[in-house]
Amino acid sequence: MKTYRIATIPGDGIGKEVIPAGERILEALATSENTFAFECENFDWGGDYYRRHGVMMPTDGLKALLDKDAILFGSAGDPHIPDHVTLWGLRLKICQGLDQYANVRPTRILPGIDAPLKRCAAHDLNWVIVRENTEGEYSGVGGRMHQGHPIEVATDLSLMTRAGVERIHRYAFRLAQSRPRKLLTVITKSNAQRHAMVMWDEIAAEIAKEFPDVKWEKELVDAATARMVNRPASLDTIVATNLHADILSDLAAALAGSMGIAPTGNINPERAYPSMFEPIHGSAFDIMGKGIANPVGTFWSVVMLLEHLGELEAAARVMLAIEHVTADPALHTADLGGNATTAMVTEAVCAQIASTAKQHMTVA
Ligand SMILES: NC(=O)c1ccc[n+]([C@@H]2O[C@H](COP(=O)([O-])OP(=O)(O)OC[C@H]3O[C@@H](n4cnc5c(N)ncnc54)[C@H](O)[C@@H]3O)[C@@H](O)[C@H]2O)c1
Ligand SMILES: O=C(O)[C@H](O)[C@@H](O)C(=O)O
Ligand SMILES: [K+]
Ligand SMILES: [Mn+2]
Repeated sequence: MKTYRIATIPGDGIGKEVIPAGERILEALATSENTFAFECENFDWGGDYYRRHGVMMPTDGLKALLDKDAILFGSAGDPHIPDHVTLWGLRLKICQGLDQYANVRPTRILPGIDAPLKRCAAHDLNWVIVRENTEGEYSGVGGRMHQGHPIEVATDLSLMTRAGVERIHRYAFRLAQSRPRKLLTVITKSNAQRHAMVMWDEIAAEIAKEFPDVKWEKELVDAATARMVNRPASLDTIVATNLHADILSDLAAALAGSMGIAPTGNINPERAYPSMFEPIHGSAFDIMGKGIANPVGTFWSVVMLLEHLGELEAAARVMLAIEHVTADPALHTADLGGNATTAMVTEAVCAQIASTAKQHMTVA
């Protein structure tokens, strides 16, 4: 029997609530499948670790992740520690350190979800946003000087490499090609940013030649926000820089019903390093500790993790279990207008996984 080695890193805030819920899904699945098992190792990195050790994770902590088959991550962000310290000290250290350059963010309106756009039917919104995940606005290049003086100055440089842009465009074109509509929208801001974003556009046009069956177009990021709201069905696969895609994917999640539902994979496509799966949301300071966080974003991330491991049938079964549960308004958490708790949703999805396993065995 195959045993997958999974690192779990709950991190901070509601990460500590949704990641144990995600582990419950893995356990329920392994129990019902009997063809594979998971060996989870938990890492207590994050704000509490920072208070004890002065760093979010050990300096050489990446080494402990190298032999894992995948990583399940919660959130970096603590109300008492500056956001740039928590994000850079944990999530970005892992994504950049393990060269997880393709951040893949699917969005759909799941059954039973009352999404906010009145003219948008569920089938009109089915997107995958590909976010460049290692450079651009998140290069960390810049600095501050004359701090506290009237002449204080600060810079954040957005740095793009040809290699980095080529690989993310190639990944996005390949993903678009694998989807039925074979349609890619390249998000840009090359009207205002006249160096790196112009190179971004030029490289998209070059890579497009490798994919003659993919229809592609450019869209300025500001116009893209309006198009997501007004003409959602005109979009399919979208590729954008680190910051543009970060912002567009929160909008996408909200348009599909909630920040609590959206999943992501931080992928190293060459598999030289393990990939990391997480809900796109953060620590949610306003609801942490209350047991009401929506765990669906984490569960959908577990589906992406299973797909990455090649367990496609198990992935599809977990997704069906999630959709069975979202279809029931009595199992909606507060972000969806309901009263359900994280635990109720988790137990319902686990029960559904167990019951489909029985059907599965009866049919076989
Ligand atoms: N990947 C990450 O680690 C990550 C992602 C985003 C934000 N952050 C960090 O998290 C902290 C808080 O950031 P923020 O407030 O901008 O974003 P957030 O995603 O934590 O919260 C935004 C809003 O969405 C709601 N929400 C988010 N997830 C939810 C869920 N699962 N169920 C129900 N409601 C949910 C929150 O209650 C809040 O009202 C900051 O420190 C930020 O840097 C980390
Ligand atoms: O990149 C960011 O801003 C954070 O990682 C977070 O907002 C995310 O989307 O993962
Ligand atoms: K997260
Ligand atoms: Mn974000």
